[in-house]
Amino acid sequence: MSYSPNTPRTLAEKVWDDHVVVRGEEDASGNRNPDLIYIDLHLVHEVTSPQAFDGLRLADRPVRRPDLTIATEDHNVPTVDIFKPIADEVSRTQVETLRRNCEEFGIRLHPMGDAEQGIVHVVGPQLGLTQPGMTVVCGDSHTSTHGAFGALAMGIGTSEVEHVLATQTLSLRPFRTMAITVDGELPAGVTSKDLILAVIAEIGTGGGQGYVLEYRGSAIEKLSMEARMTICNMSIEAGARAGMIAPDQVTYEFLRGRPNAPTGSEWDDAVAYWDSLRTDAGAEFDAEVHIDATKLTPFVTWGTNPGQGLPLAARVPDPAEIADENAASAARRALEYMDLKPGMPLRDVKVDTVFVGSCTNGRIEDLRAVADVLKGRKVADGMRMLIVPGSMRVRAQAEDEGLGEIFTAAGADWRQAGCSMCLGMNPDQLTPGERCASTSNRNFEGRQGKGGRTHLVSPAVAAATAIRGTLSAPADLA
Ligand SMILES: CC(C)[C@H](C(=O)O)[C@@H](O)C(=O)O
Ligand code: SF4
Repeated sequence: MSYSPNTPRTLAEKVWDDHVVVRGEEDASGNRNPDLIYIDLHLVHEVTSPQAFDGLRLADRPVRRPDLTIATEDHNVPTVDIFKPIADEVSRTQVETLRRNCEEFGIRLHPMGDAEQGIVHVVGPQLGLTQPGMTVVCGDSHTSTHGAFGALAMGIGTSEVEHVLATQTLSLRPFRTMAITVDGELPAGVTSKDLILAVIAEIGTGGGQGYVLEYRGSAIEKLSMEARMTICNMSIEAGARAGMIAPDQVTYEFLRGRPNAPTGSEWDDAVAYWDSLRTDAGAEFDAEVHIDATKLTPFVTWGTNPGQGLPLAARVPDPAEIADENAASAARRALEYMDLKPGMPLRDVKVDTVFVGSCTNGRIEDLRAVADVLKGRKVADGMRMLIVPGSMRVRAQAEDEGLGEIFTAAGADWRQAGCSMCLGMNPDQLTPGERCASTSNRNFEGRQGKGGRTHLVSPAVAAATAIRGTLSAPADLA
């Protein structure tokens, strides 16, 4: 990446440059040492923070900027009885530890039962805390979500969480930049989830390694903030450090009036700065990928990593026809775990459970898309459908809009906010062999419960699947 403000720079380089506290020196062999970067927003949840706070306590240090730090409870939250104490001891201990730590170190916390509680990556944007040009970190890989605002947002490990708590800075190695340009109009019924699944299938789960991805092009510009967040959220599933989208009017309209957004002349100054963050004409990316949006269709995964995906209209792939030996053996293993036979139409795959939620697709627009499909219909016999809002505010809005009623009338289970079935850290889990169409972001073995089988899908596909009982798009419904 470049360091001269006079040469054309990418969005990511501009945000980085504006946050360098100490520039890393070059060592004798020409390798650059990490830069020390200032952090504007530190999000905290109960899973990756306990040891970080322990470290501070041992060193007798305070949190440097409690005002730039905010915590919420999400991973361990039971999505029924959210107003009661957690029954599971491990989960309860994690949540209680977070509460004690926030109290002791003076950090704002949104606990279970609070109107602003929810998944950390839903809460930040909804409160207007996530803003263009910021550096945002959290001890959580899907922090990349916040890049949708033109923020440089990265997941960090627990020792880095401690470093940020103590100093509000982070030592970071420079990254490479990749442009993912998506031009043309997405066909009707094709969503940003389909787009990002197609991107990951194209570049692979390691394709983004070492890069910050910038999604650009006419298809991206037309997307809502919710849709942009879905895309940036899954950048990490391509192995990337972060994903970003340049801020524009859509971003500003989303932010305007939110509790922590600037107001008055500060808003105007902020917009002027945010406008300057776009990648300069002539800036060079280290890598470029082009996607034709007009060719995309609803996309589903058939395997056990997010890159093992295909159009819904395709058939389960035959490992014997995959040229690359590593990919072929990964496919064989995945098909065995998923209990799928090569050549079977993906539309015939029978599903037991549908999960709508997570920081990928648990926002209001996702719930509206699901309600559009469920309205006036019933979920298939024997089908279990969980609809879990990403935050309590999303839930309240969905209730106001009458979506909750539609969900319940269709036979779905309409829950309180949390990570829920996205991962097996709370009571919402798959049983061994159970097959799930899920709007979340990871389909790893056992991710949603031991032995559970996950197909990643968009909210629209999830809803249609709940009605038909097999992997389906809304267009398949009579
Ligand atoms: C528990 C947490 C550390 C983890 C992450 O980093 O992403 C989780 O949120 C996930 O999605 O797997
Ligand atoms: S919803 Fe899933 S991906 Fe997002 S933070 Fe929670 S566990 Fe991680």
